[in-house]
Amino acid sequence: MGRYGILGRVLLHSWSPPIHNAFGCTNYHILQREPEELPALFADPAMSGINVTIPYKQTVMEHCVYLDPLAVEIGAVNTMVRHADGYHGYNTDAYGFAYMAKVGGVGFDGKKVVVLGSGGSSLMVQTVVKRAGASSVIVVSRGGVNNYENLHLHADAQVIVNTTPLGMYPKAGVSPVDLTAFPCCEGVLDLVYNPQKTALLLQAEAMGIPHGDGLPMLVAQAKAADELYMNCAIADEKIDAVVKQIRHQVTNIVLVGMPSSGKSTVGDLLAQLSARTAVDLDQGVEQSAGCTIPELFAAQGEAGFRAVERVETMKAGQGSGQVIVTGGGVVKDLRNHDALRQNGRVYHLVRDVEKLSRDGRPLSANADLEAMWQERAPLYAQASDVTVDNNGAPEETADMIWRDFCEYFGVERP
Ligand SMILES: Nc1ncnc2c1ncn2[C@@H]1O[C@H](COP(=O)(O)OP(=O)(O)OP(=O)(O)O)[C@@H](O)[C@H]1O
Ligand SMILES: O=C(O)C1=C[C@@H](O)[C@@H](O)[C@H](O)C1
Ligand SMILES: [Mg+2]
Repeated sequence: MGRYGILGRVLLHSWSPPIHNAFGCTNYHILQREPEELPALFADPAMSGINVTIPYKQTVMEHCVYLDPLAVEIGAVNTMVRHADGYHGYNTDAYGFAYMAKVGGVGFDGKKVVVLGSGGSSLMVQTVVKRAGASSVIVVSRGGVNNYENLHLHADAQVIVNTTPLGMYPKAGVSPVDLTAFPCCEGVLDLVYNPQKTALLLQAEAMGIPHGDGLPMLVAQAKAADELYMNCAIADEKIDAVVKQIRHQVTNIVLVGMPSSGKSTVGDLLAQLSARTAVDLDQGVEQSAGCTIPELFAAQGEAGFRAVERVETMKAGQGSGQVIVTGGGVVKDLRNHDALRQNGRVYHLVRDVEKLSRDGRPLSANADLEAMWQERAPLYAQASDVTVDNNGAPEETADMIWRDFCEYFGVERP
């Protein structure tokens, strides 16, 4: 097999190599290059094909001897295939975006579409959306005629597409727009894929609006590139399988529950089962505060503790592929629910109240644990995707969670 790769200037974040490997393109590498290094790369006879990302999608067009009409219309190339006469340039992002919209259940025909952002991916989205029959396409940008100060002019938008990096790791939790300002909105698409649920998509989910994240686009554009590289057809079903495989790898397993319900115990067992790292938010709080949790409570009260806990929750919540063990009261701050769900499947551990220990737990020490359970049970239910009984052996609980997690993503238990 020839040599392939993803070309960009800063590529620490790229998930492309494992995705292309999954489609059978196994000799696939990260090609991080400065602009002056590009001619040598294009002259390298070992290379058979190159994917291109920021900031080179326009630059590479002049290095192609043939440009596909769609790439010309969009004004960007993300896939270069080497032929006898030189590189041929294509744009498979458009296919990827159309696929993402389809699986998100969002259509454009006859719709008023607002596209947030005016960069390269915005041009691609505009092309796809117009070709799909949008009745009007409004581009919103900070310095444009349509901007974030006069969004009310487009309150009748039916579809909103975010092409800006707002909400992306490591600055997750912020949203470019508030969806309550768009009462006609019936579809929201966010090109960001890390975290999988940006603040914008979490709001769409809460409002019951059909929505989709950028991971299916990333995987679909890679599939279309591999079809060109390997000159073969790959079934669309394979895209969904690869998306699930990646979601399984990167989604956090999050444990919530009453103090002493077994989160740390089951979390450690799960970390072993799944070969993941367990991140304990209480330990994070102690490290960041430089004292134990009882000391922090004594010095700053519950509010002081919750403030540090909130920061730790935001930090861990946007990480990937971890087991996250929370403190019992994390669900009391409703903002933490989104922070844990943006990249996580959340499990609520339930253990009979009379079995809960109070040792070393400042809020449990003198508390009526039954009353605490009554107060918090609805919050745990609201924050979690699955409830798990932890009255049996903790090994069984860990096993149940790992089984559910693998089944949910349709992946065979590794
Ligand atoms: N399924 C179980 N069977 C028997 N004992 C258990 C089980 N799960 C947890 N325990 C025991 O209960 C106690 C509390 O467990 P653990 O410290 O894991 O709870 P936690 O939810 O992490 O508590 P906290 O909220 O205070 O961090 C420990 O002594 C642990 O060994
Ligand atoms: O981050 C990545 O690996 C990529 C992102 C998009 O620009 C794609 O167009 C490119 O092929 C790969
Ligand atoms: Mg614990």
